[in-house]
Amino acid sequence: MQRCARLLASVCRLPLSVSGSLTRPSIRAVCLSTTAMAKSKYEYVRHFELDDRCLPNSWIVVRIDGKGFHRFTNEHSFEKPNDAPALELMTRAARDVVDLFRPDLVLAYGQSDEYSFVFRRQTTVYRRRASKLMSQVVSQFSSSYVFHWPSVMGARALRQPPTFDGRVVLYPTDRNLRDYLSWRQADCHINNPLQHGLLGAGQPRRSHQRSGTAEERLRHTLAADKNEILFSEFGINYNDEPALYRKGTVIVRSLETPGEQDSKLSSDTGAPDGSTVPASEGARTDQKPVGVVKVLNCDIIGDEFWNEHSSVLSGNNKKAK
Ligand SMILES: Nc1nc2c(ncn2[C@@H]2O[C@H](COP(=O)(O)OP(=O)(O)OP(=O)(O)O)[C@@H](O)[C@H]2O)c(=O)[nH]1
Ligand SMILES: [Mg+2]
Ligand SMILES: [Mg+2]
Repeated sequence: MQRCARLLASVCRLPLSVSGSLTRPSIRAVCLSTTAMAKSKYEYVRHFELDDRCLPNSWIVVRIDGKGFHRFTNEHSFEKPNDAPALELMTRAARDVVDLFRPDLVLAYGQSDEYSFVFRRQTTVYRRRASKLMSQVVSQFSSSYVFHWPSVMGARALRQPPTFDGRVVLYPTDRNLRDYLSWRQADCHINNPLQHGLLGAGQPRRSHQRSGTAEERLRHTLAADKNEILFSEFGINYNDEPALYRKGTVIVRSLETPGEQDSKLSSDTGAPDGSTVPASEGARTDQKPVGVVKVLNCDIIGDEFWNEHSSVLSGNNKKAK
């Protein structure tokens, strides 16, 4: 009997009493695991669930993008090329996502029908499981987009359910993360003049230049040249456009105390609100460090933003590595 107890104890890694018999808690543990085994005929299928945890010590970015928004925006008569309330609606939905994941979600950047959400490098939320993170972000964003629609879009009725796709991308260094965000902001900067040109939003200086020729040229030129063509041929001074359209929207959770620089950045908003709002305002009531959530329409390609919000990057470092 004792030999049997010793064997069981060694297989199940359970402690034995001084006399060499199984202790009461050990017996309970054996009983429980036997019961579990008895009902686990089908449990092997759990092993089909693959581990999709994101690599440790890397930035996790979840990007969502509207599905078929070219059609969706037409069907809902969005103003072209930029619809201010619609952009505000995107940001309202993004704010809910940022709030849901506080304090792990440190920054979000959005333009057009997309938003990128940056989780802090060391986050352990959902044990870093990519599918959990992505599905929760997409789900919260989509339902918030619909939830806030009536209050932001006014009389415009929502005629079909909007959907968003999502992807998870990991960036190993601060420099990679900054380059990713620069890429998205450059995309905003490049697409806007193009949209203006394609739509003929301005009045052409000479009628024949409204033809496809200028549009075709815009398609194949760099941002600076696009601006020149827009100005000389369409009469649009791109720099007069609101920062919201030129820069997109940054939502940043900042631990820095608001100072002179913050108001300087905030003033470059032209934003739906250009606001500085306590993060604790949202639906969640749990006690986590709040910081301050700021909504800005500023440049995130240069160093100024990153110097002013140095707590966003790992180790409070000022320079991206
Ligand atoms: N009129 C208008 N259209 C917008 C606005 N923001 C985004 N869009 C539209 O949304 C589209 C977004 O581009 P994509 O995401 O590449 O295209 P998509 O049609 O959503 O297609 P998939 O993302 O591949 O499903 C733009 O081409 C515009 O047509 C806006 O403020 N006003
Ligand atoms: Mg899209
Ligand atoms: Mg898009």
